[in-house]
Amino acid sequence: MKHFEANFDGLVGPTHNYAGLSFGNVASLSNAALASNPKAAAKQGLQKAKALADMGMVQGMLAPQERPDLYTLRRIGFSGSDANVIQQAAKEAPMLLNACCSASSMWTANAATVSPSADTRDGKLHFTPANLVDKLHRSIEPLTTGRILTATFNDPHYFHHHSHLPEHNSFGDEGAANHTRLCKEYGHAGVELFVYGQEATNPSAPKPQKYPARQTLEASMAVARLHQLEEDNCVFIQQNPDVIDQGVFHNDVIAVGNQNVLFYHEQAFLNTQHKIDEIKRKLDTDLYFIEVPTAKVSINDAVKSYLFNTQIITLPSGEMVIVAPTDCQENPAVFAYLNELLTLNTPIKQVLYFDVKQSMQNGGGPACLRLRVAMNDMEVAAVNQHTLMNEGLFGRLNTWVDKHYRDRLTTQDLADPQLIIESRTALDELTQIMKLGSVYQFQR
Ligand SMILES: N=C(N)NCCC[C@H](NC(=O)CCC(=O)O)C(=O)O
Repeated sequence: MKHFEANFDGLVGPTHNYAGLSFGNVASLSNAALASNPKAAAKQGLQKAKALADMGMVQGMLAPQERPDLYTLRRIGFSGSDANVIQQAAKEAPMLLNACCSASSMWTANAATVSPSADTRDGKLHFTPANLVDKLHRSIEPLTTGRILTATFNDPHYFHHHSHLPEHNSFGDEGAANHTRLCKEYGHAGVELFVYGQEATNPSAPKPQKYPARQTLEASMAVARLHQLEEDNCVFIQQNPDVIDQGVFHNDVIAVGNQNVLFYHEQAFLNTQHKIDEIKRKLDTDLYFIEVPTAKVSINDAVKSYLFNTQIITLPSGEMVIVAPTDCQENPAVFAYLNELLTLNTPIKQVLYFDVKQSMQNGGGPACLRLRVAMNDMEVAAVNQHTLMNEGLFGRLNTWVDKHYRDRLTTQDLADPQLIIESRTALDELTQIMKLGSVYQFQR
């Protein structure tokens, strides 16, 4: 049996915009009110996904969500025709309209936590959609995320889908952005690292003072239980609260792992050495802990460039490659570090740069845009094949984007009722292209 780590990238939705919705996410706040280009955003994402498929990686796409979310707007009291709902909300509560128009489901690292079948007691691949309760605009994602995941990984013989965790701060869950798996080979049982920002039920435990800690230990432990993981295969690590307060709102902004490599900033975690010892005890293989010192890359440079929001992938040749945003090339300290990294005699042999600036301006780098799913060849064959990237899907999705997406969108434009029609027309066609069935509320 062959084993792969597939990446499922989020297709950027037609309402991609900059509304400054994510307190604690520096890029989101500082680019608020900039005009976005949804067409370019979707194309940048497709380019990256296609490039990985061309390198021989298993690459899939996850459909975006229906936005504007009129159901939430109606639930909070806006009424009348669809156009009335939008216009009333724009007038009386523009920030709520903005929240209901975000294309944030594109960051599929936050879609769910995934445990491969090699790790789970029932031998199935487990998915738990993230509840994303910390941010209003993201808290409206999980139900549809569950539907899209089920339509993509649609064989219950192989895939076990859970409901998202209770919608309360005690269970704040941001999915795979706070989860990394280390292993010898993808098909071998690994160690799953769950990184949390705070303990909800222990008021004396450390936590950030300025920005929210979106992930709780309680949520991480619940996911580990649901996914039927053994205690010996899990390590729970607290993120350093000081770096959360400097804009590291998810662990994948400060650390990334792949197979036997953990690449992280010196200040990423609490009790780092103790946790590294626990990982070594639980995973018997040659491990590379690549710790980046503050003296070489400051937290500020890491947050600006997204050095750690890179994908570390293993090519079919066995060589590891870092997929980085072009912003890493533009930051002198980070670029120098990446060039040095290639000389350090680690499994990482190459850095490839991709322009994903439309996403970066909202705080989403290459790693935010993808959900990792380690699978064997039978599981890959059980995936909805119309979601897998190849020449055909790449062509169809580019044509679809050209036909339906605007090339400029401001927050003022979100009040345009025409956007509902454009978005639904596009998504209805997309469900046919990707053979997803009726995953959207407007289709049910
Ligand atoms: N690190 C990972 N895995 N994901 C990045 C998510 C970025 C997202 N930005 C936003 O939601 C901004 C939307 C706006 O401001 O319009 C967030 O903060 O949740």
